[in-house]
Parts: sequence; structure tokens; C-alpha cells
Amino acid sequence: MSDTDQSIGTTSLQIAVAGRELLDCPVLNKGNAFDARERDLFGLHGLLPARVATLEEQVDLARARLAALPDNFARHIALREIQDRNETLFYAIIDQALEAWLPIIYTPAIGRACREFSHIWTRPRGLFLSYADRGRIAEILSHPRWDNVRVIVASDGGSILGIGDQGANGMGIPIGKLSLYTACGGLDPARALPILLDVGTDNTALLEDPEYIGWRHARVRGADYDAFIAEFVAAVDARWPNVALHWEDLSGTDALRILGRYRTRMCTYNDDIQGTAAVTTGALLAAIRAGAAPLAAQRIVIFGAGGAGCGIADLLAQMMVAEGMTAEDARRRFFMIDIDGLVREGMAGMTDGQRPFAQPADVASGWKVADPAHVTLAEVMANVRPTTLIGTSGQGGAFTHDIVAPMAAQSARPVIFALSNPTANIEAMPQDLLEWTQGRALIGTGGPFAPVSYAGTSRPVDQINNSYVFPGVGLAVVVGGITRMTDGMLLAAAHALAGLSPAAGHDDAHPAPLLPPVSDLRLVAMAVARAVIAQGQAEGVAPQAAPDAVEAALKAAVWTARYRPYEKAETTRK
Ligand SMILES: O=C([O-])CC(=O)C(=O)O
Ligand SMILES: [Mg+2]
Repeated sequence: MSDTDQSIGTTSLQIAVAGRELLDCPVLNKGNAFDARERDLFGLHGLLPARVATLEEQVDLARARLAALPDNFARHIALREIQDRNETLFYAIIDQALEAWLPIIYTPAIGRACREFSHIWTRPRGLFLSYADRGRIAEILSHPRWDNVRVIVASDGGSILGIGDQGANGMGIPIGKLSLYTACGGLDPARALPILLDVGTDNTALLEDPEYIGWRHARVRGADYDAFIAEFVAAVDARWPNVALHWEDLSGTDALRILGRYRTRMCTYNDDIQGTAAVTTGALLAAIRAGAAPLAAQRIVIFGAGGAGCGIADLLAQMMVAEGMTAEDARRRFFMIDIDGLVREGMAGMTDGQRPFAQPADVASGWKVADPAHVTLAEVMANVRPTTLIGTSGQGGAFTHDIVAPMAAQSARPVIFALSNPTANIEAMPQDLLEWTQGRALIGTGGPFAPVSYAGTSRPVDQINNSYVFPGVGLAVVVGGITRMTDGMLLAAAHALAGLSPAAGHDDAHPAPLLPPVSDLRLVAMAVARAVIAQGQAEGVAPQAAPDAVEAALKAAVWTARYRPYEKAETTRK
């Protein structure tokens, strides 16, 4: 298969398979849109009905069928089946109306799709590498089918969205994230590889489900788990030296440990930690432009001190330092709350990600608290009087009226980002947040919400989702030849995102969103990619290239959902 010149619609692809094998290959299949010439060339006569359809006709028909289905879960399943049959058609369906389709192919529908993955799974996609396969990972990866892979999303299903351990059912997420790499970042689907590292599960409902598709075993942990990951990473690195290895939805401590271990050795990043941090940082920058307290005056409470919470604190602190604060002063601005309450020095079980943000052991000595050994969110809120409250806890409804309302009394524009996903796990509903703060809060959520009305105005709800960042990062790696993902590049992504914010001219009469709309995610991915490549060049982790050349390469790399004419490669098998 040759690369195509996207600017010339007629550039053809050299195809080395034919007949039924061609129809069974989702990245090449056109269904009944193969024309007479191609039916001749590839031996498709008889395998397809006589009428030759266009992509547009296929899209219209599919959209009508999808519209007739009872709900978005049914649409998710149907779309995934289309994707497994014909990827071009799948992306053409969701093209043009990303805002409408994202909640169906991704969050929140994907939450239920993961819970029920064993029951809706029909065809193989990507790779399931189970612990029982250890010792032969390199062999499995060696299949020529994967020769063109440039971006891998890998999960062990340990902490899917806000819904916890889903074992092998977590495969829904690598598949979904890679769909967004293509839909938003223009990644050629032939270069995408979703991987589920099946190390067992501790989810008893799954272990007891006779239909469970995964390796029926308690989750492997500790040194055995790390050795399995090490074998996987070494095999990936040897097979694809320039691949982007994206980790997703590992449990918090595994996520931080693995990222720390490998990020200096290869181009690898963790989306929950770094992607979420970059989008949150970009959104906070935008909120500050819209009237939130300036960075130097921010006090930030983060409820949920796992990978995402720690990643957000880390990147925000780096931004504060970049703007002139000392590292010590910056760290003290954060109040992280985990299962054991406010994270303080000397606490048992503190993770490496939490340690820099531990408050002094006696921080609460002058506060009124019920149990000094466990300082709660409500107690922190009452005593710290934060300007920003961020939820990464997975605990639906944790931000109650009593937690939130006092913020409005203390700051003109409190910032509240309730990021947990899917909808049942969100810390507070946007409508409530606005009402409890008399419409003054600058709010954001992790998933999609319809605009909410407050005092006669309709207010869009910003989706502070890492899909504003990772598609652009992937594009940067593929086009820019990036070899390491640095914090500087994440900050550059955050600034690029804030640069597109509609919020700069915000006033009370004309409330504007913090982030550009989801329908602009392609534009956002381009801006993020540009910024990440420029920063990578400045840091010496990407080859130098003139901005014009980068721009041209970015445009040329973007895959679009249309059928290209096929020619027979020399080696076509019939
Ligand atoms: O997937 C999303 O929508 C955001 C995310 O990474 C998570 O919640 O784990
Ligand atoms: Mg995630």
C-alpha cells in the first residue's frame, strides 16, 4: 500500500489482497461501493450485489438505520459493527457532526459498552495480550498485519473511566480512544493499534460471568505485573522504534509508576495523567482570562488524588513556576484529597505522585475538624476557601450544595471542574453547580452535557476531556518525529488550547465557553500538534524542520474518510 497524496483526490492505493479477503479487511473494504473496474481487478464479482453505491448513499442509509435504533447504546453497538466491517464508512458517518456522534462512540455510551463488552463483542479488533501469553509477546506483535502501526493505545482495564476494574472488557476504551485519534486528529486507521493487556480482574461480577471474554484470574500485581509490562514495552520498542505508546485507564499507582519508568526511554505518555492535565491546565488558563482569580492567587482543591489528580497538580504547579512562583510556593497551593482525606506529610500509603503536594502534617491544627487523622473535603473547603475545585474522584454526587455554595461567597468567579466520567460518576451536575453559585461559577465536566439555562440565558457546558489534547499529540508524534513526551510539550499543548478559547472577551451578559466547541476538535488537534512539534524541536526531541514544512506535512498527514481508487499491487493474492 502506498501513501496517498491527500490533495489529489484520485491518488490510488496499491492493494495486495483480493476477493473475500479484501472485503474482510475493514480499513480497505468499501462494501457495495467497489466499482465495476475494481470488481474486475480484485475478483469481487458475485461477492457483491450488482448495484454500485456511493459513499454518500451508504452514509445516508446507515444514518437512517442508526436513527431508528432505540438509544445511544444500541447506536454505539451498531457503529462499532460498521467500524469492524468498513472503517471509511464509520468515519464518514461521524464526520461533519462530531458533536452529535462523540457521546455515542465515546463517553458516556462507552461506559456501558465496557461494562457489557463481553456480551456485545463480535469481531476481533486490535490485540488482547493476556498474562498467559507472557514469553511470546514479541512473536504476537511480529505479524506483518501490524507493520504500519504508529500509535498504540494500551490499557489493562484496571481503572476504566470512573467505573473501576473492567478487566478485558476495558478494550472498549483503547478502541474508542483510537477512533478519536482518527476522527479528531486525522490518524490513518491503518496506523492505529488498540491493545488490551489482560492481567486478570478483581471484578467478581466479571469473574462469575460465564460469558466473560477475558483471562479468568485474579488481577496479577506487583513484580509479576511489572515484568509483564516490561516484556510488552520492550517488544513494542523493538517492533516499532518510533511508535507513540499511549497508556489509558490503568489504576492510579500503576499509571504513575509505569509512566515514570518509561517516559525517558521512549515516546510514551499516559492520557489520564498528562492528557487530562494539559486540557485542565488549558481550561484554567482560559478561566483566568474569563475572570477567575489570577494564577498567583489560586488555591486549588483536587478531590481524587489518583493519576489524573496528581497529573493535574503537577502540570498546574509547573505552569505557576513558569510564571514566576517558587516551586515550594506553587506546591502549597494544592490541597489533594484521597480516600484517607487531605493528603499530608507522614500519611501512610502516600504515592509518589501525591508526595510533592502533601500539606504540612499540622496544616489542620487550627481548623475545626471531626477527626484530625482524616480531614474531609467539606472541612478542607471550609478552611482553605479555594478558588478552584477539581473532581477526579469517580464519586458521583460528591460535590454537594454545602461543599460548593460557600465558594460563591468567597470568589467572584469560582472555578469548578467536575471531571469524572461517565455521567453517573460526575461529582456534580452542571445545572446544580450554576444554581449553587448564582450563575457565577466557571464550570467544566469530563463528558458531554447539553447547555444549561440559568437566569434566562443558555450556558454551554465545557467538556474538559483529554480528547482536546491526545489527538493532536498523536499527530505531532507521527508528523514531527517526536521521540519523547516532555512536560514542556504538555504545557505548550495547554497554551495552544487556551489560545483558541472563546473566553477572552467574556462578560456577564455574554457568557462564553472556556474551550472551543467539540465540533472544532480537528482544528484544536492541528493547533496542539503545531505547538507540540515546535516545543519538541526547541527541546531537541524532534528533528528540526522549517515551520512551512511542518505545516505542509501536518496537512498531508491528515487522513479523511473517502474512498480512494485501488490498483492491484504486483503481489496480489487471489
Ligand atoms: O476517557 C475520557 O473521557 C476521559 C478519561 O480519560 C477517563 O475518564 O478515563
Ligand atoms: Mg482515561
